[in-house]
Amino acid sequence: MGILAVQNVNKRFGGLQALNDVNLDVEASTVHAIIGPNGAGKSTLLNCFVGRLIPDTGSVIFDGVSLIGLKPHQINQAGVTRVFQTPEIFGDLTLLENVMIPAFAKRDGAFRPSLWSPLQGEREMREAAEEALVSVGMGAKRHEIANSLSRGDKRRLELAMALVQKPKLLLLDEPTAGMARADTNATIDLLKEIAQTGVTMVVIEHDMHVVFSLADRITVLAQGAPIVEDLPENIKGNPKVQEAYLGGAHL
Ligand SMILES: Nc1ncnc2c1ncn2[C@@H]1O[C@H](COP(=O)(O)OP(=O)(O)OP(=O)(O)O)[C@@H](O)[C@H]1O
Repeated sequence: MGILAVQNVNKRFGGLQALNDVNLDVEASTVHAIIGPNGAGKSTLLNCFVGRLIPDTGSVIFDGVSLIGLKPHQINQAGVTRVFQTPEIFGDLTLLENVMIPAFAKRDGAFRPSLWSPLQGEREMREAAEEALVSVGMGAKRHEIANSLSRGDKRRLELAMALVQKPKLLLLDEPTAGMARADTNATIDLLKEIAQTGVTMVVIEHDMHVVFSLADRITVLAQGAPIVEDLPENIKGNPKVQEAYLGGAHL
């Protein structure tokens, strides 16, 4: 069994079966991509990993812990960190302050600044935040205001905000969406470096250049169900995959 084991997960929205008996096994220290046409259920599945949605049936076990029924912050504290498609940053704060917030949130389960007492362990968190910023190449910008960053740099900042939590499982929702090619390639290199540190990653991505550059294994979802799971080199020519993409995105 992998570090993330998903068994018989179903999720229905009214009359729509968004996830239809999904099984998925993600090996530790690998990059596992989930691809599929629009509306296939990729984001719904990811939401079931982080406590945003509760599956109607089935189990999600991470590192031996059942995630079903846990609150998002409990899942986060278990070692699962999600990076969103659109940066969720605090525009008026500096980069350093932005990165310190998820560091405290991971430790405390929430970020509750107190007016009366200095934040416990602030120096430690500051150092961790600086380290995370350096790891994404933004150490020199740590005192800049987040709103002043380019779109590509905002995505980088979000990665630093994820890395400061030292996740065991990093969930990435279209990490290069809307990026110019140069930023995309820089992000691929950065994610490869992060993968080499042993962090397990699950990546949802439409850009096949990104998928084939990063993934050790690929699961293809179509209409809520996994139709193929294989090594990247076996995915492109697979007729089932070609069929799933007909009329939609292309490989
Ligand atoms: N909260 C919701 N309520 C009702 N229907 C939903 C909800 N969330 C998702 N859906 C529907 O479930 C299906 C799967 O959506 P989901 O966003 O998971 O697909 P996706 O594979 O991530 O698509 P995309 O690649 O376009 O982001 C879609 O038909 C979507 O409209």
